[in-house]
Amino acid sequence: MEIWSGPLPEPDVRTVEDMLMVLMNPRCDATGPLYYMYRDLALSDDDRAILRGHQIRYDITMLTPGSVCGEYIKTKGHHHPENEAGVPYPEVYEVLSGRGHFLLQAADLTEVVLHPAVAGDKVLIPPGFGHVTINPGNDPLVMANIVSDTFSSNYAFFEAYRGAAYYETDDGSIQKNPLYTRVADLRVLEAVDHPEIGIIRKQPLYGLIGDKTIADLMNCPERFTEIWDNCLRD
Ligand SMILES: O=P(O)(O)OC[C@H]1O[C@](O)(CO)[C@@H](O)[C@@H]1O
Repeated sequence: MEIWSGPLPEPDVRTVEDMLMVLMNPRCDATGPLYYMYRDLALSDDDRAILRGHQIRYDITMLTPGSVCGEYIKTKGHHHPENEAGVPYPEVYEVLSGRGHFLLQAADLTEVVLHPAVAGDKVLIPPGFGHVTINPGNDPLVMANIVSDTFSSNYAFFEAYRGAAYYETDDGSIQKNPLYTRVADLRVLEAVDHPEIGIIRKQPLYGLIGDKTIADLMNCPERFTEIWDNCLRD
């Protein structure tokens, strides 16, 4: 992968078959790989020690362009569990190339936000928000993320509700998921910088792996209430 000059492990691959429970059309008869997840990357042994010390992981994911049974290719979608303080772990994404639509939905469904993002943009996933990334473009979407390395993602809600509250179809329209009886309208929000915690367009996410604030943000989100209160404001 051109974007990453370090060692690359074998990716985890999600196929149409893995995604059937979260597709708009559960009887979709397409097959084949949709996206590739290169997890726990480090450019050097020193960087790996830093990542371990900070209890964070750096991943790169490549979503192929196109659609599957009428829906743009997207990630399966998941929630994160709570940390010891009882606050769900957050996450931060960066678009490395291509275009992404990051759909974030509050656990109580009172907020649903779609962040369109292009190369350099960062997207914060606040504690408790389920999230799906959609590739609405004609090119592969390559994105990176930093997240705590202390938990596994939870897919139960998205599997039970057949995906997120809204689907994006390959004519560019948004369709409400009929299994969600009460849910907020979708708000489209620009992805913005958060200079107070070092999350800015011109700073690649990888450059933050040694930053204690980012490690604290990912593992102790209870210390950053102001960030979470403000990050989804219009
Ligand atoms: O787990 P899902 O919903 O398939 O999403 C995959 C994404 O989530 C991550 O596991 C990070 O939370 C990435 O490795 C990957 O981009």
